[in-house]
Order: sequence, then structure tokens, then C-alpha cells
Amino acid sequence: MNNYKLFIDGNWINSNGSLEVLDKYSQEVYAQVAKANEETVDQAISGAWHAFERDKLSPFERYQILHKASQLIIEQKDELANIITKEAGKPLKQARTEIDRSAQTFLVAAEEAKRIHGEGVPVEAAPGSENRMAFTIKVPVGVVGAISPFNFPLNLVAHKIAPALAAGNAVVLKPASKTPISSLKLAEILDKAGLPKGLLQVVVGSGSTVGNQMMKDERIAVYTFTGSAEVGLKLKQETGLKRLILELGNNSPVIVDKEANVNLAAKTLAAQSFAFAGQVCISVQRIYVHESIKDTFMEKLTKQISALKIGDPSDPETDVGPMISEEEAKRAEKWIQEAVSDGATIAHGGKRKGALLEPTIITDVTKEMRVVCEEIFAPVASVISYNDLDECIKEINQSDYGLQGGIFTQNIDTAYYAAKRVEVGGFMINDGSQYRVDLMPYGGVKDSGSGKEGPKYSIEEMTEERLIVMNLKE
Ligand SMILES: NC(=O)C1=CN([C@@H]2O[C@H](COP(=O)(O)OP(=O)(O)OC[C@H]3O[C@@H](n4cnc5c(N)ncnc54)[C@H](O)[C@@H]3O)[C@@H](O)[C@H]2O)C=CC1
Ligand SMILES: O=C(O)[C@H](O)CS(=O)(=O)O
Repeated sequence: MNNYKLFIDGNWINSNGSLEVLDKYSQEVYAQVAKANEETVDQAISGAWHAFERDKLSPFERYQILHKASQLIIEQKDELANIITKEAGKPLKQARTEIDRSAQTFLVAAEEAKRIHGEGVPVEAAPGSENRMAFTIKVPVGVVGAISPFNFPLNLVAHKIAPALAAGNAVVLKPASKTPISSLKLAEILDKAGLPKGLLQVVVGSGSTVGNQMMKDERIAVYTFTGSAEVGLKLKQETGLKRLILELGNNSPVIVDKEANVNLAAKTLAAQSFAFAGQVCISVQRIYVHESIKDTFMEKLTKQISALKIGDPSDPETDVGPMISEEEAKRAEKWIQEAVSDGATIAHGGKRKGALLEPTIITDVTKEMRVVCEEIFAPVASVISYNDLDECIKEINQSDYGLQGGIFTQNIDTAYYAAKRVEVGGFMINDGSQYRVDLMPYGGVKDSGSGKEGPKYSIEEMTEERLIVMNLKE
């Protein structure tokens, strides 16, 4: 049995209670993790605040620490990938990709630490201001409160911690209680990389206790949250005038136009609908296919899906592993059955064994069905045919969400026409919605959230721009 402690003020501490982290494939207890209580959360926030006041690192020192952390992540790749596979049930090959991406996120944030700057403001042009000089500087906000989801337990945490530290802040992190171990390993890595004690605090526990306490604490200046729209909305209502970065859900649409490369579309969409069992917020969920190519596309798509290997996530060949819990798999199965009883057809998959749900394609759906209009967050995609592109885009935009989308077409005019009209934060041409490189601006519109991630963009959110005006002698 693995035992993990909390990381408070640079020390590993136990608490009265603990929580069990399950191996998501075997469903056996994989680790015990100390659970934060009110007192430990208070200690963590207070420690972060004091560390922020005390340890003012230069941009170059921040660069060195984050750069070193990136190297250590790569050195520990096998161990970290195994942890993600166990605690999240993510197939090993996808877990290994997550480690590489996390190292890159740290590296990009390290570089950004040296580039944080304000700008000159030309006030001398204004009458009476000839002797004045104005410029802005970027200052850290103080303590950043970070709350993260289960699905990318290392890289989505990296997207919060690395830019916050690059900007000179302290961080209190609450990882998802189903997958806290990756965060604790990351704390160990940052400690080894030379991060002064207290600048990162990791508190483990439920959202309703630990998360809730963090959201109410005056000492936290800015919040960054990734998770469901439901929790995001609650947090927005609770945080008043404080800045809150929200990275929420989606039901990603992708158009397969009549001029698409159908082979490319089928191959890409089979991979992007079912990676990590569809539990990716930009997972392809709604596939809009032009009526004239629907049969060919369906044939190629189902062939690609049949080639996916389903099962044990620790097998390096596995493409689709279990969902985060049997309960979640049952919820998705219920949505599928509900659609079928309302007239939909299962074109592929649909069966469930424990937390393993087969990659599933549904056709004959309507836009009111939950599998279409809500975020399913499971290995399930709907194929919807269309004849008129404008009508298709109109239907796409009826979604409450707007994170990422895409189109497959060889016609550049069609591609750009759609890119300008589909209401999303990011739009991919000749790729699916599930494309992301970690330096890109990433974030949604509508109920998918507000504010952007990607180190450069998060740093903007985690700093204040202060204007300085100097009244100089003539
Ligand atoms: N836009 C984006 O970048 C991403 C969005 N997501 C979204 O996350 C969801 C899946 O992740 P889950 O972990 O199930 O999401 P969730 O919303 O249930 O939980 C996310 C985090 O919030 C915490 N939390 C829950 N209630 C809270 C409260 N009242 N106060 C403070 N914290 C609270 C949880 O403990 C967890 O750490 C999906 O909707 C998915 O689309 C996931 C990854 C990336
Ligand atoms: O939202 C998600 O699930 C992630 O942001 C996934 S990824 O884009 O970083 O791969």
C-alpha cells in the first residue's frame, strides 16, 4: 500500500483522516492519502501568504526552478506515467504523452518567467504632461488558489502551478480527490528543483469541504478552476469581485464537409472521440457529416473504431480504458439508452462491463437528446447528417458550450467561413476539436468558461498591470 502525506509549508504532514485512491481498472485500493481538515487548509493558505511576502525570487531564479522541474518530470517519466494509469485509469501510452506535455508546460512557463513586462505609455504627448513619463509594470497577485479535475492529473495541474510560480505568486492547490497523487509527486519535484518552502501548498480533500473553504478565504487573490460547468457556476456566484479563471466543459462539434478527406476525418475522429474514454473536455462528441458522404464516412469510421484496443490501461497497446468510476459509466450508459428509447440507433458499441464502456457511435439522434446537447464525458459520439452548412452551424451554435470545434474540408473558403461563425474558443481545420499544444491560448466561450490558459495567457491573468507615472524636472 502506498501512503501519501500533505505538502504544507514545504513539509510532508499527516492529518487525522485519510482518503483511499482506487486503481481505476482493478477497483482495488491503490493508495491512502492524508486528508486536509479546516486547520490544515488554514495553515496552507497562511503559509502561502507568508512565503509570498518573504521569498521574492528574481525572474531568472523562477526560470531556473521551473526549468529544473521540467527536467525532473522527464527523468521520472515512467514512475509518473504509472501513477496516472493507476489513479486515473488512463491508458499508459496516453499517460506517457501527458508527462511529455507536462514537462513542456513547465518549460514554456520557465521561458515566460523571463519575459513578463509592462509597456511604455506615451503621456508626454498630452498638453501639460511634457515632463511626465509613464509606464506599466506587471506585479504578482499574491496567493493563487488552484482547483483541478481528475482527467489530466498532471498537465492540468502544471497549467495552473507553473504560470502562477513563473509570475512570482504562491499557490495553494486542491487536486481532484480521485486523482491526488500526481499533484503530490509534482510538489516533491518542485521541492527538489529548489522552490522555496511555502510557495506551493497541496491540500487534498473534497470540493465541498477543502475547495469550499479555499473559495471563501480572503487571503487568496485569484482563483483558477478547471472542472464542470455546474461547479464553475457555483464558484462564480461565491467569489464576488475576485478574479476567477474558469476552464469548463464542452460537447465538441466537428463538421465533415462534402469536400473532406474522408480517410483523414474517420481516422482522426475515431482517435479523438475515445482517447481517455472520452473524458477530455475537448473530446469529439457531435460529428456533423454532409449527407452526400455519410455512408462512406460511417463505414470508414466504424472500421477505425474496431481497430481500437479496449481494456487494461497498463497494457501499452490499450487505446480505451475504464472510465473514472463504474457510476460514471452507468450514467453514460443511461444516457445512451434514453436516446435509443427516443429513436436513436447505436451504430457501434454501446455495451458496458463495470467501468469499461465500449467506444460508442450513435446515429438518428435529435438535438434535444442529452447525448447531443449536454456534455457526455464518456466514449460516446453522435453522427448527425446535414445538407446545408449554415443550418449546420446554426445547430452547432445552439449548444450552451463553446470550447473547441473543427472542420474537415479541402475547400479553404468553406473552412474559413465556418471558422468565423462557429462559436468556440479554438477552431481546428482538417483536425478534430481535441487538438492542443500547451503554449497555445486555450479556453472557451459561453458555458465553457472565461479566461485563457497556456502559460503566457495564464500569466496575464495571474498578474496585475500597475501604471507608474513620473513627474520629472524640466
Ligand atoms: N475546459 C477545460 O480545460 C477542462 C474542463 N474539464 C471539465 O471537468 C469536468 C470533469 O472533471 P471533474 O473532476 O469531474 O469536475 P468537477 O467539477 O466535479 O471537479 C473539479 C474540481 O472541483 C472540485 N470541487 C467540486 N465541488 C467544489 C466546490 N463546491 N467548491 C470548490 N471546489 C469544488 C473537485 O473536488 C475537483 O477538484 C468535465 O465537465 C470537463 O469538461 C476537465 C478538464 C479540462
Ligand atoms: O480539458 C481537457 O480535458 C484538457 O484540457 C485536455 S488537453 O487539451 O489538455 O489535452
